[in-house]
Amino acid sequence: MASLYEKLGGKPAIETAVDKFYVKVLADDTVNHFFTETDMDKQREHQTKFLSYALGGPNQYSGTSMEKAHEGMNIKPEHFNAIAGHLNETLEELEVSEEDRDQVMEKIGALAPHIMHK
Ligand code: HEM
Repeated sequence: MASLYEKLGGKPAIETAVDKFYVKVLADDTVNHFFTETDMDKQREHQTKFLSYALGGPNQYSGTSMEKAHEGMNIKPEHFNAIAGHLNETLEELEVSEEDRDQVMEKIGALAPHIMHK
């Protein structure tokens, strides 16, 4: 079955999604402080990898690599949920169906224990 990544149009579509997601994350005081030390290029890289993961594209991560990437950040449920919410909204704006969005949220949620409280 085609991944949502392919269904949306692959890499170029992800780039459009990243533009939207990026604006939302950086405008949100709940989470933007996590990124104050991150330069713009790295930030786009994070958002691109994040979205690519969420939509089932290349760059799939193990729980262990996600634990390492978020070590020392002490990400709490409210942070995680804020990021997930921005992702859901971005996909809604791109007219991704609710059914497909639910699947994405499930996939992201499965990583939560590896990302939070590290
Ligand atoms: C399922 C959810 C998430 C995924 C798949 C994900 C993915 C990633 C990846 C792949 C990296 C490593 C980037 C690299 O070094 O190339 C990373 C780093 C990072 N993540 Fe996440 N992330 C998730 C959730 C979050 C959340 C909820 C936050 C904060 C609210 C967050 C903040 C960060 C920050 C600040 C970095 C380091 C960026 C830097 O300074 O280089 N991530 N994430």
